[in-house]
Amino acid sequence: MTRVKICGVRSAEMAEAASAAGADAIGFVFYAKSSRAVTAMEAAAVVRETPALVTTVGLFVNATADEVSRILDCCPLDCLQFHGGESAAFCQQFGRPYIKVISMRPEVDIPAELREHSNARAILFDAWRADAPGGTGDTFAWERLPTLERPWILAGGLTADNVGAAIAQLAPPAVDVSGGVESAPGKKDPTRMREFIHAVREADKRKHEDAAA
Ligand SMILES: O=C(O)c1ccccc1N[C@@H]1O[C@H](COP(=O)(O)O)[C@@H](O)[C@H]1O
Repeated sequence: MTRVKICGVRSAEMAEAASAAGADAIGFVFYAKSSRAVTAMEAAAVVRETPALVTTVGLFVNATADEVSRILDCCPLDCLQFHGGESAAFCQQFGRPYIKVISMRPEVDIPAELREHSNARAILFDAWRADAPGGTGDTFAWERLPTLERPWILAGGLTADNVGAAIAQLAPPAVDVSGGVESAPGKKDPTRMREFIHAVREADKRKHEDAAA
């Protein structure tokens, strides 16, 4: 079954709606320039209310080690997602599993990134844009993805309309969505979250049926 992470959760209501829709993980954006940014205290209040089996992920973009540590001091996140140019040594110092993002800029050296982050719990592939580090709603050319024998996550412009094709073509172990389940910047929409996860489950079912045929 394809796992689903809903990123950019800002309130207990959004977390509850994501969990009710069937999300496996929810993400909190600790990047001040984002319309989805939360403070450590805001995220901590949501994490306290999050059902035990939903993984909580903190997203950082080239934060300092002090900033990450201060957030972890008050917010018991399960996992960290590094969406900038962080080194493996930086990502590993917090004693939490981490997801490293590879932004698919034209000249990115994917094998080098994979080697550097060999200890990452998962690698997340996202679209690249010069003026924003992520969460842009842009897709990228999926044929650029490498074949991987380790956990990875597909992100970048996913919606209920294209996630089924992504699963059929690429069979990602997990998908991550933010803008595709919002009604306005920073506002997660319960109906869109349900539609997205329904599309994922339908694609999983088709894959299962095809494999059995
Ligand atoms: O969500 C943000 O605002 C954000 C800001 C900075 C870096 C990453 C961000 N979000 C991540 O971007 C991808 C794709 O988002 P979208 O579905 O295309 O809107 C996803 O991994 C978010 O976690």
